[in-house]
Amino acid sequence: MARRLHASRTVGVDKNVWVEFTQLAADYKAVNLGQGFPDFSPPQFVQDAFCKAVSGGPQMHQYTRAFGHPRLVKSLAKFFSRIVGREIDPLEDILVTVGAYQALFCAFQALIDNGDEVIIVEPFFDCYQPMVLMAGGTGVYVPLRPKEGSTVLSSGDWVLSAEELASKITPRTKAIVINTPNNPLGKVYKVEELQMIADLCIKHDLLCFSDEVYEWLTYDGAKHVKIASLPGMWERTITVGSAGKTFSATGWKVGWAISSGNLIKHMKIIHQNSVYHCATAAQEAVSHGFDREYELFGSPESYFQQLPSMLHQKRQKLASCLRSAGLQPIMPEGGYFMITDISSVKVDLNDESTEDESYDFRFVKWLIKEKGLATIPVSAFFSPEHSKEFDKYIRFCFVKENSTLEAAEEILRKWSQKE
Ligand SMILES: Cc1ncc(COP(=O)(O)O)c(CNOCC(=O)O)c1O
Repeated sequence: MARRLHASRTVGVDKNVWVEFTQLAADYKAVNLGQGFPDFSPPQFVQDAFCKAVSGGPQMHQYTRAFGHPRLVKSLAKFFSRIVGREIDPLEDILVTVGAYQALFCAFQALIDNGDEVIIVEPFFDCYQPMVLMAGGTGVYVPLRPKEGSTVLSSGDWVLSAEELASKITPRTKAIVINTPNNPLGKVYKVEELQMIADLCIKHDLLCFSDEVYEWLTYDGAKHVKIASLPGMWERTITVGSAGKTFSATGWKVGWAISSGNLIKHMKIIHQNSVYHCATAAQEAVSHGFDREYELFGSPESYFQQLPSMLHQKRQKLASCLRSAGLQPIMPEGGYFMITDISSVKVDLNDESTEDESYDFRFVKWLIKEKGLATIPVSAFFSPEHSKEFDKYIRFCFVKENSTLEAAEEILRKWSQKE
């Protein structure tokens, strides 16, 4: 065919760090602390709910309500109404999606138009950039930066400059995208930081896309605050969640967007004309999961208490392993990733095939090929404009069995002994 095959919207959005590094980790049979998925099963109560659903008769194997299985939207509305302190309408204010990915896709496709500018706070979950481009928008990037002059030990030491953020707002700005707890940094935005963002959204009449898939995973007293719960923000915020991250079931691909029905109604149009709906049985199981957590909320039996407490130990384990290898981790306040500065590490990255790539990409490929340990380069979470400034960090994932973390520890120990 003489004509160009691909649509122009696919130009410039072809690379995907997950496809590239997951394949490389598999090719080299590396210990995988790269992509963010648990190497253990979801809790028994949601597994049992899934098994019950699939043996629960024909209706669980057939289509359900397009915008969300009735039982699930009711469970989500009941659960999150108590969190945000307002009545959430299960049929108007919630869209159930194929993972948080699709909630994000529907938000960008439904609410960002050609020529709109979208401010993305960096580091950011990489799909935001291509999703903005495919919606016809222009990404405008504002990085979180390590605090000047202080020893940067925690993700809380990476801050967003109110002046820099305000300076990027123009009459074409339509939305600000934040992710808290942040991937890859682990920053949990403080209420004062969220209030600063909210003030700008209200002043300039902007939308806020708030990716909160790690909402239950916070440590050392860090508190997750939903920006949608701040005054004046409910009607302009899309809050995105994930059953994959909530119940350690990333393969089920159930996610959601919660917002005023005035915004959700536009996202429903994209959803019904693309994937139409998500797996019925998985939605049924997630609904039972939220009903259980509603009853147990705040108690020691709650999975939303047990998972962060298990991960807190893994976080400490990984940090001490990195320190003993001479690395300096940035302690995450939330999520299940930890980034570490590699600028002090002396290695001979003598791989010609990667010589035109950024330092962290080259380092990660060397670590996989030469040491059999998979991580993710952090500059993948920055725009081309800022990636050079942040190409001396790599990301480790610690939502892994202790045996996996110990295998990584062994590799790092041997390596540091040879240095
Ligand atoms: C911030 C954020 N939003 C959204 C998502 C996607 O969520 P879901 O799996 O529910 O589509 C993810 C999943 N990330 O997993 C890849 C990795 O970082 O290693 C995520 O981190």
